Amino acid sequence: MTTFSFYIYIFIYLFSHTHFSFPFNHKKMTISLPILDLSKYQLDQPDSASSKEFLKELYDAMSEVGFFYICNHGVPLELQQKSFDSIKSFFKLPIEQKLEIELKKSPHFRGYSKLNSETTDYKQDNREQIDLGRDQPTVPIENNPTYAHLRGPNQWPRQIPGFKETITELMDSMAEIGLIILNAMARVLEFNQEEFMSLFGKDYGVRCKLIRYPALNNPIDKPLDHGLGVGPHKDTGFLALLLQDEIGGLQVQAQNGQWLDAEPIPDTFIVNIGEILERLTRQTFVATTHRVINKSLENYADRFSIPLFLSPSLETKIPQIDLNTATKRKIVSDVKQDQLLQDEIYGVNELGGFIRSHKETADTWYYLNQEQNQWQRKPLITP
Ligand SMILES: O=C(O)CCC(=O)C(=O)O
Ligand SMILES: [Fe+2]
Repeated sequence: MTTFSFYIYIFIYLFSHTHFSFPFNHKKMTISLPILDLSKYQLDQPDSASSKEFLKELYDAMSEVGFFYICNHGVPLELQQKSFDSIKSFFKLPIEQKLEIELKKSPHFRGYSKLNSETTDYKQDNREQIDLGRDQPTVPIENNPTYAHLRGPNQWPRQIPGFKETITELMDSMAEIGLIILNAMARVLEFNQEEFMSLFGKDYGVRCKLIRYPALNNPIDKPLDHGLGVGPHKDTGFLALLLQDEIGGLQVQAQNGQWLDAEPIPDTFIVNIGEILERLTRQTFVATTHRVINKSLENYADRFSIPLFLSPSLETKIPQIDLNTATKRKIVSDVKQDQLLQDEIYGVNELGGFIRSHKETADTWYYLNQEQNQWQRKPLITP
């Protein structure tokens, strides 16, 4: 999409939806995903009428599908558009150039994964992507838990001017919004603010993906027939924030197991709950299962999206807190048990997730110590 057509799209959208009844699903007449106005929440005045209204809406959104939109978030449209332009330019590069920053080169699981090289729910995903995180120094192999190697530097493409700056600015802005929502969630859940936020000390985790989903009828990329851009899964972290373009394809599994379309709404972010919040609240709030389907579209229009994942520091032992304000939810999910949170320590889960998804990278840098049933770093081979 060019910048011009992006604005035309927003213009047409706003004129065709006089109020935000979207994404009410007319075909299936099912639950709609709520839209929350983030500007109502005043961080410094959490007891104001406006903040309270936001918190009530947030509680409802978290208790229902656990997936919602936020509008009036403060991230400029220009930055959103510039970010999409940058990632589109990257994915257009010849494959040899994209592979210069291949994920396999990074023990920190940062970099480019080519189409179909990632696995979710035992299937190859129909997407290509760049994985990023906070740019951090590497840690020595000795005397560090294996998951500590998830920290490290990013691999940035050299070909697209301003790529790193634009994407870093977007990631920072999204993380900032994520932290505001986190703060609001802590209030909603009546957690001790300090205790809750201490899970997110200065070393909290930020991970991000820049993704391209080729159309199902794309004659060049020919996605696999199962038609899943990414298979059913729950996000491992605490919450995810997603910027998606106008194509659509993201689907959310409702409490009754039915799949709902999370239709694109211009200038909004989608927020969803991850597994940490599920464990922390003993399943009072459930991480929502979701997937992306590749659509068959005229002109083989590809879909682009940018999810950002916020999580506690890798070392955090995830506590379990009893909430007396809500009841446990029944969980209907297509995700298999062995694909879910397995360990009390957050980093073990995040590492496990990357290892399941990226076998080649995992085998390059890690091995399974059978005796200890633990993944460990292979020693570095010096030439
Ligand atoms: O691209 C999307 O819309 C969602 C991606 C996603 O769920 C993920 O990468 O965890
Ligand atoms: Fe996800």
